[in-house]
Amino acid sequence: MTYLLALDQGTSSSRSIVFDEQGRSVAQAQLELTQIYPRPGWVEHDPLEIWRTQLATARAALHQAGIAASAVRAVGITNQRETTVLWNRKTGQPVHHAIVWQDRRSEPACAQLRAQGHGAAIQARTGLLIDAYFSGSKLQWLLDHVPGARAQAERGELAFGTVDSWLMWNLTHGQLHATDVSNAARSMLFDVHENRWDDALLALLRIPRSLLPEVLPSSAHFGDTAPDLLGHGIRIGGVAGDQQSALFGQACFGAGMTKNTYGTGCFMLMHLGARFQTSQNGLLTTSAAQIAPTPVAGAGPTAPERAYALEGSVFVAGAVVQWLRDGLRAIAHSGEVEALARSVPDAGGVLLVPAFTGLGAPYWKPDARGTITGLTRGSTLAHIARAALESIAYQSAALLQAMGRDAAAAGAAPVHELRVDGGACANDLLMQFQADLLGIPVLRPAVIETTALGAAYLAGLSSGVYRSTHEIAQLWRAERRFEPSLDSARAQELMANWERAVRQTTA
Ligand SMILES: Nc1ncnc2c1ncn2[C@@H]1O[C@H](COP(=O)(O)OP(=O)(O)O)[C@@H](O)[C@H]1O
Ligand SMILES: O=P(O)(O)OC[C@H](O)CO
Repeated sequence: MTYLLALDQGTSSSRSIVFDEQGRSVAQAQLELTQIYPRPGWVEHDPLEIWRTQLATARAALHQAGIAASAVRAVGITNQRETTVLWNRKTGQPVHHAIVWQDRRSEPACAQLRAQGHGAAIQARTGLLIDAYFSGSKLQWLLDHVPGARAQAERGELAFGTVDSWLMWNLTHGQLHATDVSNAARSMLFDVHENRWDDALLALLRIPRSLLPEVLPSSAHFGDTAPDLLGHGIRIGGVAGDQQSALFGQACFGAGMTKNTYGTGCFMLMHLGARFQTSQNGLLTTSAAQIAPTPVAGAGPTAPERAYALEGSVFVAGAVVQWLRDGLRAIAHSGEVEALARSVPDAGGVLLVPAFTGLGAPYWKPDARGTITGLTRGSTLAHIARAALESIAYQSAALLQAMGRDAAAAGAAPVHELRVDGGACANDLLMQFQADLLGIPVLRPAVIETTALGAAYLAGLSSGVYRSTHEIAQLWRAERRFEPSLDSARAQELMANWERAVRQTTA
């Protein structure tokens, strides 16, 4: 039997999963990661803890699987994206904590870039809207604020990387400084058309080129793990940012195929195929995982096939269930929300907009705050719980509608199904309501660890376990299919009520 090992380094935990070649999970291990909040709006991780926990879970997963490292054909890495690490090339020590993707400290620098009118050019080159979310302005902040960092960087003594690069550096004892296109695409420093770092953007943000990792396709032979770490040198065969990895793990390979991950927030990605398109509806364009085409004898080396996706995120999704639990104390565990919500036939006209931290795509209302509307004397906690669950589906439906408008503008066909994953997709009531609102089937796969699975597939492709994405698509199985059961006029009416409630979140 051939195995693949996926390292999934997420915001809240480090996890490792051993998959067999059929894409079935054989063993997994997970360790929580400390969240560091030095000031309001700042979020950091300790890079040494990231590495330590990731290595420990990889060893534990191999141990649990009862297999030798030599039985693992390749390692795939997937990671929280944008989180920025800067370290010393000689000592391997980070010069500062990692600045996490949620951290807003570089917003003033971004506001300046916007005011200087760089928005349109940056969007055309990188697919991104200028924001502190991306790693470019975080790296600029580190160079400007860590004493001596800029001088050291200019002498070529430092290395920058997102978490994938940091893990590869450590997995190879400092022999490998690399990343993949899907991670590079989240830096606001990368030309996603040419697949290379953009000199003009590097100059604009004053980033020395010597800091940057080499960029490879997402499925490639990146290097080999140092033999002492896992008991055997294993090929690192695949790397992708976690959302693009989930898109891959969901076997969304063609234009229009779409997945939504229901975690703390939601991340929805729609594959665009090889065609780059900027959004007119407040969405991001990002590089999807890219693989080299099947080599043709005598044709020489081939460039990876371009692959792009539209992306939108909902800031508060599963987090609204946590608020019901911790804020309202309506439930003791997240999983109990479904029974509470089912205890009433519908939300009884209650609408809850969880704009706790403003609203993201497609609304972009940073000043919005949460509202509950439609309360009557008969409203109960159960109606509020149901409205909270429904808010996850409404926000996701608004995202998909925005993607649909972009797709239609490009002459593409409407999305015909939605593939789902993430912790909250276990909620049948939520998934059914999602299908009802969207008017298309919602498909929950047999393996919901799609993020890790995507990395395993990427590693398997470059190491000969799979010959093509077609073969991988054959492995995808739905565990449950939620068919829409609401007539479309009623669904439209519900969406119109929702949009009215969204308008009430700001004066
Ligand atoms: N049965 C459920 N119904 C609704 N939400 C749930 C359910 N189970 C878990 N959640 C929510 O899902 C989120 C956890 O999902 P997960 O994919 O682990 O998130 P993340 O990767 O963002 O940490 C939490 O916000 C939790 O409240
Ligand atoms: O680690 P997650 O699952 O919260 O994902 C984080 C995203 O990659 C941020 O862009």
